[in-house]
Amino acid sequence: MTKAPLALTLGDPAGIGPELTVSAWEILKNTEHCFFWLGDPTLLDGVIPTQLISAPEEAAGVFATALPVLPIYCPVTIVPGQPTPSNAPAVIESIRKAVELALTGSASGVVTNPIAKHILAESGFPHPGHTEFLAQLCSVSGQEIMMLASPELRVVPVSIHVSLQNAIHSLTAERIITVTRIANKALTQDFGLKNPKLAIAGLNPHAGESGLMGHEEHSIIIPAINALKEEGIDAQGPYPPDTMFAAHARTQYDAAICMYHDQGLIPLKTLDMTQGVNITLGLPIVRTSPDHGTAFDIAQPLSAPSKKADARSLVAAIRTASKMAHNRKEKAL
Ligand SMILES: NC(=O)C1=CN([C@@H]2O[C@H](COP(=O)(O)OP(=O)(O)OC[C@H]3O[C@@H](n4cnc5c(N)ncnc54)[C@H](O)[C@@H]3O)[C@@H](O)[C@H]2O)C=CC1
Ligand SMILES: NCC(=O)COP(=O)(O)O
Repeated sequence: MTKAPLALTLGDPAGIGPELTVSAWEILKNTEHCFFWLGDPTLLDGVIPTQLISAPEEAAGVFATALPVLPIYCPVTIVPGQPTPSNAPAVIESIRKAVELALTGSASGVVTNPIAKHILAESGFPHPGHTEFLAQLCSVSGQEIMMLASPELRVVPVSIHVSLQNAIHSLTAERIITVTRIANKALTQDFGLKNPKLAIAGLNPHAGESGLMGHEEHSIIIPAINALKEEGIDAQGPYPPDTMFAAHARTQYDAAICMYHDQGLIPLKTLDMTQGVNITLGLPIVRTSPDHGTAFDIAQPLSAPSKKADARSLVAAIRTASKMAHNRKEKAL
């Protein structure tokens, strides 16, 4: 039986999503990584061949010669680089529909183009990002975990889109244990690793320096590591955050569990902003996205003579989703 296609969302239509979508189709059209776009076909007029479809099952038959498009029309004319909350209904509907298709099995996973969180917020969208919205759509709010993976490094932040102050206040041993368990399961199930090695970061400088520079390592992080070890999970640490991402240190673990968003995302994006993939764990569906944002500063009309947006991260996101869907299907058989 052939695998269902992946659903690629619209993202913010005034960002680089449309250009990335075109590039990704051009790169992948002759591969097994079939996807369809839930977006506005008028954006792509005269740029690449497109084929309107009414159901995902029609995608595989046309993918090699045209980008399959399940149409979702934007209410307002799109000006590259000038996002507007007026197009938020189309952006949101694209995500909602993609999740619905993945939950029913018509799509093998969801790959999201970047959205601008503040533009959606202006339209009344109540979620800080895709991750939280996807969890709600899948009825698993609170279980969503963000992993960013690149060839150099995998990072899993314990908290996601919250202020640094809230991230510290909300840090608990229970949360570290939950996040690490989900990461451990995903590395085994989705990435085929046996007994993944998980490096747990400290929170404070020098991982607290024996309590001299903070107490959270002793009161929260070490108890969590001990509990994880008792469950048989290979969790080590807490490691000083300033050295654990150095080249020699990175060879010692499969993923770093980070105490807040930027502790993990700064090293990951600094090492490689072209091939990183954002993966939402803890959902019943596969979801990936590029690790970068909407890049409004380089968004341009698709008629421009040369492309500015680097599509490698989106292509990596599609390949990763395809592989994860394959691995989950194999495990289910
Ligand atoms: N998964 C998602 O939907 C994400 C969305 N965002 C959103 O994106 C918006 C803009 O965020 P920024 O912090 O400016 O980050 P950004 O990643 O959009 O841009 C940062 C810099 O990198 C460049 N850049 C990013 N992707 C590129 C690509 N594929 N090719 C060439 N250059 C690229 C941009 O031109 C810019 O100079 C925000 O509203 C944020 O919420 C940010 C990260 C992820
Ligand atoms: N920093 C990663 C990011 O903002 C992506 O968030 P999401 O939209 O995937 O939840």
